[in-house]
Amino acid sequence: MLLRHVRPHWPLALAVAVLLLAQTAAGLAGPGLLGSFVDAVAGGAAPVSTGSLLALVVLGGTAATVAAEAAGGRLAWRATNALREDLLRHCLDADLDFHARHSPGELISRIDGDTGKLAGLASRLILLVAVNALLLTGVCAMVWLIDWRVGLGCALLFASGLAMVRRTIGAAVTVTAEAARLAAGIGGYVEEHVRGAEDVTANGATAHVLRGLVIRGRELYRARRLSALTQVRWPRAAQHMAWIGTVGGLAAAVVLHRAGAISLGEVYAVLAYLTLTRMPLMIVAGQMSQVDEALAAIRRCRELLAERPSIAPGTTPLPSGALSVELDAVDFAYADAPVLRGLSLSVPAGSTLALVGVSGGGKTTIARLVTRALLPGAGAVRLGGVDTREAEPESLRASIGYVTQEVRVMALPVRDNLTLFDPDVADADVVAALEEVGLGGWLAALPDGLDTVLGAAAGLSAGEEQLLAAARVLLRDPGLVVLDEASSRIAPGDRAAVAAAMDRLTAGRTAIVIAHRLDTVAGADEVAVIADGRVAERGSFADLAATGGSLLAHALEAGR
Ligand SMILES: Nc1ncnc2c1ncn2[C@@H]1O[C@H](COP(=O)(O)OP(=O)(O)OP(=O)(O)O)[C@@H](O)[C@H]1O
Repeated sequence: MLLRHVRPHWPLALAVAVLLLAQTAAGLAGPGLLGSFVDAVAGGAAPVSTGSLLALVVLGGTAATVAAEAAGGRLAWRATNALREDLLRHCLDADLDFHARHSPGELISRIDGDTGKLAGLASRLILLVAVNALLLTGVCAMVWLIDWRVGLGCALLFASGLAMVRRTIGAAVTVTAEAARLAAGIGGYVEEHVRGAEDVTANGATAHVLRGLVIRGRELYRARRLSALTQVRWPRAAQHMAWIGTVGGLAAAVVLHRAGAISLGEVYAVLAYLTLTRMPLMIVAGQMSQVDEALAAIRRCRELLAERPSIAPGTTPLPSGALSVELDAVDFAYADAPVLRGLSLSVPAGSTLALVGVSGGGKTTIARLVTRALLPGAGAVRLGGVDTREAEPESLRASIGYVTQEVRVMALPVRDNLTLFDPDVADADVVAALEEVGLGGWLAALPDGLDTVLGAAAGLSAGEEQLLAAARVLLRDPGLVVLDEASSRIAPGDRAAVAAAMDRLTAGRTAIVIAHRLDTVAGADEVAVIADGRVAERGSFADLAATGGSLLAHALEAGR
């Protein structure tokens, strides 16, 4: 996965590879030169040139190490940034099911936490794995050149070491990934309850929330302890192995020297090569926990990216202008809980349909089906004659404006909150949209006009938030608007302004308005009462209200 993000930076990756090779070559040349130096001294010669070459090799090796670390760090940073971008795009494009499975806190921990860990560790990981693999292979080759029997012993020892490392890492990564999952879960839990702090404290649920945190903290502690225990096994085994290798190799070299098979210098070189392998083994062992964390982070990122949306993108663009909407014998269920049963409903292009009905009746579900956040289990939803299963996502986004009850206002300038970063929208259009929804006076009172950062200098009431959302939709000028009225949250004094803005928003477009208060639906062309997953009644507001025994007349009576 990381390799895919490294590929675009291949010149830098190539530089890192060359530097690693130089670093390893310098490391491998050292003991050989040292052996020749010893043999030359033992033979009574003055080994000036060997000594100078040795010094040059050591200096070159150090320079290559520093340069490889710097270049490796930069490469890892670029690759993990690209990965972070991929993860965020994946989450933004994901469907409702995905967001039901993952809380925002968990996703933050994965997009930022896991990639952050990788940015810091990936370079070290690449260097550790690459340098040590090269070094151990090189040591076997060099010792083999001195004497094949000692070389064979080395190769067997390293091969069994490698098998052991693979097993230990496999086990450690699984438990470390589980610990990271639990930590992300705590992130999600805290985020959810901090966001709902007002409700939590108002309902006296603080102690309950804290207890939940303690229970999750305990689970995380157990997982982290298991992960730490798994990690310590490898350093111990590595230490033992390094010592067995050094002592065994030295003993074999001494025996071979006594038998006249190798020189004293070669005995020294074998010892130096084996000592050379102890260092990387110790370093890898010392950084094992971080290596595990990096591998666990990679595994978690891969799992997240592997989650495919349950709604595949279609390819048919929607027609422009006001769109007709048709729900044709639609069945829909969340998991195994049926919500809509054979529901049929049509809204002619340019007209407004108000949906009313008891809470939980399925109105929001209809809105999600129309905006293609969901697909029907059976039947079809058609927009401008195009089945939403076939609809192309870009044209869907351009053709539909959806105002939900909870408007997301970002801590950004008013302009960005309105244009959503589209640089082609002129300031004059933003101001015109705000004036059209009745926020002209509000804008004029802001200290920095369109540059005022919302949330800091300007807080918004629920009514103003809805007006802002209406202005956002006006700027995009879609052919269909779906409004989930937040009338219950809007202060009575703001209701008239919001109703006027919504009227302006629906004029000339097709509109589906989910109305939570019956006094807001009188202006709609038609009203549909949703009950039991079906359309229980449908007609003009005046007709339904005047029909004795109708659900609407009954609800109006009860509301008086
Ligand atoms: N994401 C979801 N997962 C599972 N069940 C859901 C989900 N969203 C809604 N439901 C259930 O589906 C049913 C219909 O919900 P829906 O929100 O569509 O009703 P509604 O008429 O819009 O209600 P309200 O007026 O309270 O907003 C309810 O029983 C609700 O609990």
